[in-house]
Amino acid sequence: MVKNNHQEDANSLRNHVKVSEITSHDRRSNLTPTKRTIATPSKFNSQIALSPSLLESRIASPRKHKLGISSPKKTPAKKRIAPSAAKPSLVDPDFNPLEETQRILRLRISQVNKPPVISGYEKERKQLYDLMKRTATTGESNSLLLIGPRGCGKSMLIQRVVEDLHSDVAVKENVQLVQLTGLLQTDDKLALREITRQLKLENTVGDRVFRSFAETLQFLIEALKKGDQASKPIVFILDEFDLFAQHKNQTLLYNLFDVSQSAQTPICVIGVTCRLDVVELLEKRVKSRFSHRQLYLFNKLTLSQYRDLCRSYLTLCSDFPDQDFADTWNKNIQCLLGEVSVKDILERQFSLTNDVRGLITLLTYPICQVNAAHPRVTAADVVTSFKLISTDTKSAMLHGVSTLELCLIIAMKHLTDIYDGEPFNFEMVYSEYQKFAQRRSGMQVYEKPVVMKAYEHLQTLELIKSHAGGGGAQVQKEYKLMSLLVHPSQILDAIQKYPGCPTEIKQWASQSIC
Ligand SMILES: Nc1ncnc2c1ncn2[C@@H]1O[C@H](COP(=O)(O)OP(=O)(O)OP(=O)(O)O)[C@@H](O)[C@H]1O
Repeated sequence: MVKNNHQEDANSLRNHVKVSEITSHDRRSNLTPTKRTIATPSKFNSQIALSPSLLESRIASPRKHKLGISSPKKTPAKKRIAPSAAKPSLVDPDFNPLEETQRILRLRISQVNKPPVISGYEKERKQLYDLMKRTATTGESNSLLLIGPRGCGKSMLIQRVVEDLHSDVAVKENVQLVQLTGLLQTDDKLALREITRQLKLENTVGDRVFRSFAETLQFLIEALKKGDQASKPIVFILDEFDLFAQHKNQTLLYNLFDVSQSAQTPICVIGVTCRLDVVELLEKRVKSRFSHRQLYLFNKLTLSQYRDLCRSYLTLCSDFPDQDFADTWNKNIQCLLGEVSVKDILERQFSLTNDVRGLITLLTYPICQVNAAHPRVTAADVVTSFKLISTDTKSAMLHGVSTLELCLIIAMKHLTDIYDGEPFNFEMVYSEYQKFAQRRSGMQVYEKPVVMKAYEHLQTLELIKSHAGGGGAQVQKEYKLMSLLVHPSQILDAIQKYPGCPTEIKQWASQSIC
C-alpha cells in the first residue's frame, strides 16, 4: 500500500500543475463539495507553458535544466530521479544509471504486492473492481470472500484493484478503505481500535464509553455521514479472514455482515483467505448474513508467462531517464534469458513450483549482485542463486556423517534395492556391512555395539525412520523395521563430495546404486 516516494512526489506535482480545480468532500465538517483553485503553469512562468513531466525533471535536476529557470538551491549530489520524472535530454550529470537500476530492481523484488506486470486474473480483477465501485458510487452493500492458495496473488490483486479505484478521483473521494489483518488484529477490541485509527476518528470517539461492540461500530459509521446525510461507503478488507472467525463470538464479523445486510450504511466486506472451508468456520448467525459471494484464485501460470514475468522483473521501463543505458541493459537481459543455462534453470524452478514468490527468490541473488564492479546480471549469478536456493539439506547432512554411518547408509540402499523398497532392520544392515568390510582387507570392521550407536545416530538425524507397523515397543531394537529417507541420487551426490571418502566405499556405493 505504501507508494513509492518518488512517484508520490511526481504525482502530487503533476496534480498541482495540471489540475486547476479540484472538488473535495470534507467529511468531518459535513461540508458539501467545495472548489479550490490552484495555480496554473502560467503562474510559474509566464513565457513558457511547462508540461508536468518537464517540470518534474527540472525539480529533479534544477542545476541542469535548459529552459532558464534558475534555482537558488543546489540538489544534493546523490539525489535520484524518479523513473517517470525526466526526459533523457535533461539527465542530471550526477545521475548514475547503474545506481538507479539497482534501486529500481531491488524495489521490485522487495515490494511484494507490486509486480511490474500482473499475469492473468483480468476477469477476477474486473469482478472485484466492479463490486467495490458499486459500493462507492451507488452505495450498494456487498460482501465477498477471495479464496486461493498461498502466494497465488490474492493480496496483490486486492492492492491493484484499490489502486485502480484510487485512480478514479470520483471514487477515491467517495469511499473509505479499512484494511485489517487477522495476524495483527487478534481480537475484536484491537480490530475496533484499528478501524477507528484508519477512519481517522480517534478525536471524534474521544473518551466516549460504549456499551457494546455494535454500538461502537454504529457510532463510527454514523460519524462518517456526509453533509447530505448519506453515509460515506466503507470498504473493509480483512486479510487472513479465517483468523477473524476465531475471535470470541465472531462479533466483528457478525456486526460487519449485519451492517452489509441492512439498507442504511453502504459497506463492502472483502475477506481474503487461503482456507477453502472458511464458510464452515462461520457461526450460523454470521453465515446467514454473509452474501455467499466467493471468488477463487488459482495460480495458472504457464512456463512462457513465467519467463515473461522473469523478464519484466529484470528489464527497465521505457521511461527510464537514460534511454541508451536502458536499451543496452534490456538487450543484455534479453541475451541472458536466451542462454541455455538460464532457460534450463527457469524450467527447473517452474517445475518445482510455479509460485511467483519462488521466482522472486531466484532473482534476489542476481539482482543484489549488481554493482559498479559487476554492472550486469550474468548467467553465472542465476546458476549460483539456483544452487543456493535448491540446496538439498539431506545431502548436505550426509556430508557430515562418519565413514561408518556412510557405510550403513550404503548398506541400507543395497537392501532397499534387493528387497524392492521393503523395510529393513538393524541385523540385516549389520550383516550387509560385515560382508562388505570383510571383503576389503584394509577396512576396519567395527564391533556390533559401535555399529548400533551409528545406526541410532542416523535415526536421530532423520535419515532413517521406523516403519509404520514395524512393531511396537515390545520388538527388540535390532529387529525394528526401518525405512530409508534418502534418495539414491542424494547418496551418490553426497559420496562425490564427501571429503576423503575411501575408494572402496565409493565403488561399493556405485555398485549397489547403479
Ligand atoms: N499472476 C501474478 N502476476 C504477477 N505476480 C504475481 C502473480 N501472482 C502472484 N504474484 C506475486 O507473488 C507474490 C505473492 O503474492 P501475494 O502476496 O498476493 O499472495 P497471497 O495469495 O496474498 O499469499 P498469502 O495467502 O500468503 O497472503 C507477490 O510478490 C505477487 O506480486
